[in-house]
Amino acid sequence: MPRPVAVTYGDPAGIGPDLALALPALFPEQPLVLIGDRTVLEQRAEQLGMLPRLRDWQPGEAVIRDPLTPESVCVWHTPAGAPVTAGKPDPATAQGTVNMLKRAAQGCLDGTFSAMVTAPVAKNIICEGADPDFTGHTEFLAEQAGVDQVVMMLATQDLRVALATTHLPLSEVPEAITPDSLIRTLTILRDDLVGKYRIAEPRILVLGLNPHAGEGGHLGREELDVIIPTLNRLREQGFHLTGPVPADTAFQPHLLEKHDAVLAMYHDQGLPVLKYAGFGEAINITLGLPFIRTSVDHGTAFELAGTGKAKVGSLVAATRLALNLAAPQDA
Ligand SMILES: NC(=O)c1ccc[n+]([C@@H]2O[C@H](COP(=O)([O-])OP(=O)(O)OC[C@H]3O[C@@H](n4cnc5c(N)ncnc54)[C@H](O)[C@@H]3O)[C@@H](O)[C@H]2O)c1
Ligand SMILES: N[C@H](C(=O)O)[C@H](O)COP(=O)(O)O
Repeated sequence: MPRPVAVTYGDPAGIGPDLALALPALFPEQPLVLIGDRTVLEQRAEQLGMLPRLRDWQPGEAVIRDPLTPESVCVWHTPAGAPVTAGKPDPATAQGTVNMLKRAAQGCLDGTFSAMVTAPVAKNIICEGADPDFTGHTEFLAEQAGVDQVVMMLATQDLRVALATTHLPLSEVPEAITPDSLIRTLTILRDDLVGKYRIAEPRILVLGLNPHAGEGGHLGREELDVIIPTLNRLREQGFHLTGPVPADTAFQPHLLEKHDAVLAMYHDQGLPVLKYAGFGEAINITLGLPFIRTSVDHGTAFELAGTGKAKVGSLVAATRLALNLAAPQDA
């Protein structure tokens, strides 16, 4: 069997454990390993009326999937650190959640895992209980891997939206968009569209930062001073870039059909459109990491944890993508 794909269930009080428990039966022959607290999984399964068969697993051991019991799955027990109640997040579990992410990331880096798939964490709970500087998986995994910059991209079947900045207060966005950061972002995006998505010459639609892409400098100068000169430098190096275009009219079929991805300047410029188009079925992928990491398009939805109402579509799409991207390396 090829190397396993690690699945982290995220915040133990959120919907992540519910979704992680549903996953094995949907991928009965794939080498999945859940990383998390075995007791949390057992209690949530009981709450949901499921009968999981959890096998304790450690790195180095074979990953057993039994087609006769597709719901059975290997679990790398990683203590939550405190008792868990569905729907009631607790900072006392934050360090356990960080440990789970570290195990998955280090396992990807040392070759134990071929990829990692993450269910949602609550950033504020990790800030309060473990790491006040935690801003998201994306930045945490970049740090674990020792890389300066990565790119967050969310995608539906028809639309890919990457971000020039990720989890940053809006007031800090303009100063974070520099020629250097834009060059690194567009290089990672172009290279991963080639390498991971097999698009030979990716065409990228770049949004402006200001209303109407700055209106010739009358509504902000970042386009004139930073974005346009940087895009021109990259065009000279062979990048296929359009823009900067006004963000409000960029998401139109006649533009999207001519491009392979959109680069938005900040989180809430690009993601509301993407989530309007495909919330619940889209994926999140971290580009520029030395390993494959995919994730869901939604958060912890604490109000749905343990109710059976959480939809698994995005985690299924994220898992499918991770398996597809990992497969060539393990073939
Ligand atoms: N990948 C991640 O780790 C990730 C992603 C987004 C948000 N978050 C975190 O999640 C927390 C809550 O964020 P939020 O409330 O903005 O977003 P949310 O996605 O948790 O919830 C938004 C709405 O969508 C619904 N929803 C979410 N997932 C669903 C699912 N699988 N099935 C059915 N309905 C679903 C919720 O009930 C809610 O109405 C925050 O702490 C945020 O940091 C984490
Ligand atoms: N920005 C993501 C979203 O809105 O879906 C989300 O917060 C997850 O980010 P990480 O994968 O970095 O945790």
